[in-house]
Amino acid sequence: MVILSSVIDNKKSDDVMPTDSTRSVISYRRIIIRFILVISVMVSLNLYASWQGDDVFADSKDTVEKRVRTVSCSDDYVKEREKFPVCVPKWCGRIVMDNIVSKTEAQQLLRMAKAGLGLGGSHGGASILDIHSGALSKGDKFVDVFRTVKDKIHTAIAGAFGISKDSLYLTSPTFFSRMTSKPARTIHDEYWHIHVDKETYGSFHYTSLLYLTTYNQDFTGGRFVFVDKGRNTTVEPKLGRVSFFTSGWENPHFVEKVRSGTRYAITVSFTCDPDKAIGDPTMR
Ligand SMILES: O=C(O)CCC(=O)C(=O)O
Ligand SMILES: [Fe+2]
Repeated sequence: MVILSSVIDNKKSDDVMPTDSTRSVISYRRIIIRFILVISVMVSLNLYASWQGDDVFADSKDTVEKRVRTVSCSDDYVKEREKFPVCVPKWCGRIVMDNIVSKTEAQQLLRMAKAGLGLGGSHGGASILDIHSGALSKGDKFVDVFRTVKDKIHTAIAGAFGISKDSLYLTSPTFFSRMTSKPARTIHDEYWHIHVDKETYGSFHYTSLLYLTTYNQDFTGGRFVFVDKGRNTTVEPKLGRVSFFTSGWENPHFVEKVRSGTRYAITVSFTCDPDKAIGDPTMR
């Protein structure tokens, strides 16, 4: 009886005064609970962001006169501002315009892209054809149509960014692209990686894309995505749509994998550096 009461007494005193080991178990539990809470909040925020989806900057069902999104410029241009003062972007951003290239011009370029890329191209999901390639420059109307379209884009970029057209030059690579859902054979087929054009291509200051096919009509997947903090921004390709942006770290981007159909586009690139300028394609 005495022994039992002393055991009970011991138990009571344990409850009131936690030992070092129970204290460390309690604080360990607290840490785990807090950790689980933090993880749950993070997972919920992520789920909320993915439920909200991307911010669709230009829907393929809409006709966009001119849509502008400003982003703050990366440090990429600081040094170059002295070298090319009238051309390097004073502000950075993205612009989509659906009415500068006519449907007929876009369709003519699409026919040429199909003919040119039909001659060869990769066995994987992505093929490109440089504008100086013999496959494109042989006769027909390619040279004229390309020059007209390039000139319209050149004017639009200079106008939108408030720079002199004479200080901005076409640069390389400027190319037609064809993307499909075929599995990649080489690293060059993997168009879906995030990249920065100024890093990837070196000479670019302004990148423009002319789309020759329409999202959800000619292909699925294959949207253009700007990688932004929090929520990405997408541009849905559409025949004749021109999307252009400053080429630095303020505009990292990728193309979603094409799920079905074939996506055609032209990347038309511009530089401030006269040493990196290329001429228009010529008839051979
Ligand atoms: O075709 C596109 O939408 C983008 C292609 C691209 O990112 C590039 O040519 O650098
Ligand atoms: Fe790019």
